[in-house]
Amino acid sequence: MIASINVKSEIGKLTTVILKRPGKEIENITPATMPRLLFDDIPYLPIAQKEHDQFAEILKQNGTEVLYLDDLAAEALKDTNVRQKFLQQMIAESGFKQGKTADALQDYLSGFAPLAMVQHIMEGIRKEELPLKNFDLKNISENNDYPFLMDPMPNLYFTRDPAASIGDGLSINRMTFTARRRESLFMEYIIAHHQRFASQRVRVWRTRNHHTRIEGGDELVLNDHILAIGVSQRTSAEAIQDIAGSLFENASGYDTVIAIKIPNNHAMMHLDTVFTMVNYDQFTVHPAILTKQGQIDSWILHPAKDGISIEHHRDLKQVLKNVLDLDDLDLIPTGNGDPIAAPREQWNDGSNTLAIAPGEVVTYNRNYVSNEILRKHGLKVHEILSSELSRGRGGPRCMSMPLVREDLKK
Ligand SMILES: NC(=O)NCCC[C@H](N)C(=O)O
Repeated sequence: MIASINVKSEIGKLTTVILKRPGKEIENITPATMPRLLFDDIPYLPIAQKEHDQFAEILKQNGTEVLYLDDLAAEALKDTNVRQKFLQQMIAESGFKQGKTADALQDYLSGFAPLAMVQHIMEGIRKEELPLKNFDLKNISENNDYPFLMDPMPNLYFTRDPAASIGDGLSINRMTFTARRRESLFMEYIIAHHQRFASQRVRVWRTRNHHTRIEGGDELVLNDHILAIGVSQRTSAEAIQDIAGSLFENASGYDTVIAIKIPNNHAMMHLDTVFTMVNYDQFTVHPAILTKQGQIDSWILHPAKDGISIEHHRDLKQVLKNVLDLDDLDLIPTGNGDPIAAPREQWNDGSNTLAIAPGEVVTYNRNYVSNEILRKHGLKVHEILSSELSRGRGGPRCMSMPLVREDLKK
């Protein structure tokens, strides 16, 4: 039987991936809601879709099976009882645990076929859609002018973040900001109820039912026993220690977690916005995260007799060489390290490459300085169009959730 999840590296040939084509949810962003919904601008949907279709096409041409999040969710929710339970939870997490509005939303959404229901929830539900005129006092008193009862989820096209495949299991993430927290509910239902996964009882290393936060953009699978996880705006040290404990205790094959502390800001929200693995011994790195001496705080976690051992390090190159058992390592600077090109291209995800095979990556075409330097370092680079997709502050790695990669030859 082919494993439904098998990700033992960042670079093994990409076999199966989950994407989400940007939909109407993008059109439901306004200048007033942009900051809260974690966008810096409003992408023009037809062009964003065209760019995204080109991304999917490049993956398919290179032998990757592309699955779409909304299709998977709809297939997982075929059973009426499962669908009702999902709706109840989604509506509760949207702010309506019980009461007239919760009931009206449940009735309204139950009337759609599964795919239309899923897509409609993703797009957001406006007040005017429900026949109900007397909403609960809570809604009337709180924000009467706001048109949405259930907010749109425009960040869904960044499928990387709500869940992350690690080995033959995954973490389903408790996300940091309210704007994204409901997103991982789709993956919870897909893993539990979609035939492709449910029949294999996929292991969940950490569920979304936690208070400490973690997002997939911070979770990098360096090989079949080592992870790097960013301590970042989106992932807390507590969550890293927690998932490390679970991986160490549950025969996951993982015995090393490198926690890397990156700056806490919107441009560098996840580790993969400043650091990605592109080959056995090559990484992209945004120079601004390192001191002039190449230093950054990192901690190596290993299983120990009394729990977990933690060692502090500062030299990133040395740490990676040691754990990966390499004589040398090529850290490729975003924007070729230029003081203007590097921050400009990092802002548009110049460090955020998606490896589709060792030494072969997908990147945004607008980051031409970074793309050229990647080629000079011997990488094969597939460029995708990026004028609209990049406005959501995520690149090709953020827009993809690998489910299966070929194992690397030892
Ligand atoms: N892994 C990533 O860096 N994902 C990009 C997420 C962008 C999205 N607008 C967010 O702020 O969460």
